[in-house]
Amino acid sequence: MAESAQVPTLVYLVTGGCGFLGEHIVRMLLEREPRLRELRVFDLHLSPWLEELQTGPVQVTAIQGDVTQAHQVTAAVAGSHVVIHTAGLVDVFGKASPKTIHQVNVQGTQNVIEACIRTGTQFLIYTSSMEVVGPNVKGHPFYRGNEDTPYEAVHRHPYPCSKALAEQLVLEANGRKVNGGLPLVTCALRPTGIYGEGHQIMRDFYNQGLRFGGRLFRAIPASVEHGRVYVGNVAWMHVLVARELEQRAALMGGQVYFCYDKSPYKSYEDFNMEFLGPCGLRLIGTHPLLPYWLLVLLATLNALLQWLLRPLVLYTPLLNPYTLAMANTTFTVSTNKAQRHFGYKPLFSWEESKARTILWVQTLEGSAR
Ligand SMILES: NC(=O)C1=CN([C@@H]2O[C@H](COP(=O)(O)OP(=O)(O)OC[C@H]3O[C@@H](n4cnc5c(N)ncnc54)[C@H](O)[C@@H]3O)[C@@H](O)[C@H]2O)C=CC1
Ligand SMILES: C[C@H](CCCC(C)(C)O)[C@H]1CC[C@H]2[C@@H]3[C@H](O)CC4=CC(=O)CC[C@]4(C)[C@H]3CC[C@]12C
Repeated sequence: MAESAQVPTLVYLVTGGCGFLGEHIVRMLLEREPRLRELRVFDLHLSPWLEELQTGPVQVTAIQGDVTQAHQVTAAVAGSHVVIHTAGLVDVFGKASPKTIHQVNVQGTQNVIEACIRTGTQFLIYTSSMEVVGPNVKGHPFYRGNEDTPYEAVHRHPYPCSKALAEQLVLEANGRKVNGGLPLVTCALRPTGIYGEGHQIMRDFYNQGLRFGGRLFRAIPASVEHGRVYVGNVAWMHVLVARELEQRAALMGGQVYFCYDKSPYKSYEDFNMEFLGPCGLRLIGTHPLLPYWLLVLLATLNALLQWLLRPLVLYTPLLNPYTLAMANTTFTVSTNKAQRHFGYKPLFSWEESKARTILWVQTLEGSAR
């Protein structure tokens, strides 16, 4: 990568740059990558906030496009030094068909890889997911695991299957020759459950709580721990990897890194209450209010209803067999691989991450504060 202390020279492309995580990556790059000359933001749907970024020193180029369309991807990648591929279809509720999820997450990623090869772009960072590891279909716990912890990663749901396949494509592409003869350098970041400003599922829980008169009802035992990470720290890890990948290609190329920070290990519901509690919601019950077998029955009924109603209406409740299994299985990471390989330290402390997320929840419609 050409580098100069004075003149910014680098061109970055962020796919999915208008999504929840993508927006944080875009803003973080503009704040913390002084070598940036142009930032290309590629997304199926462009957001209005991109307009306000056009006034700074970096040229921000908004590109409306679809990762499943190879020619659109190639045109966007051509001339960029680094690609951060964050675009993806995040669907565990049955909103999209398995085929569409595969097309976007797997074929889309293949298109990004081939575009790098064809156009001579050497550095590719892929936003993978903890879901490529687990929880698996057997509900085995993964307790404080790291990138080398043995775990039977077996999935059936289209989303984790697609993320696992896409990650494999990215890692296998490391070392392939790009146009011009240099080797492609790739790596994959695996966030656990991301939270923070803009998190749609947090918004859904908040609205659900408001509908029930400020109450949420405990469904999962408090002892089931679920890994979470603040969106600002996930974005920061992407920025750091992009910065360090050239110098440390031999060490980082073809590697996977969990995205982690100092967010506390808690159950999914107790963790959400760290933000929803200060915004006026209460979690009712110290133990689950319904027995687990009944939740399984309700989740199965929801899946059946979704299937029956599909010709008429899209029924996509939060509770289905997959989300129940996810929420009910301990999955936490404890690692320092990113710190050892490229000096990652969380940019935001837990206290800051929490304060920022609470401030955001307070701006949501219906908030009493
Ligand atoms: N939200 C989470 O907890 C986690 C997310 N991830 C991964 O992080 C990435 C970003 O996820 P989020 O920001 O949460 O999702 P999001 O849905 O907010 O963002 C995804 C973005 O990709 C764009 N996109 C979707 N299909 C596209 C297509 N065909 N062509 C171009 N753009 C397309 C969407 O318009 C959206 O802006 C995804 O790859 C996801 O798998 C990984 C771990 C956890
Ligand atoms: C929606 C689930 C919680 C509902 C529990 C209920 C119905 C009993 O109240 C969420 C529990 C775990 C979440 C997933 C997890 O954080 C890991 C993820 C990683 C990703 O790459 C995408 C998002 C997600 C699948 C996330 C989705 C919501 C949960 C299933």
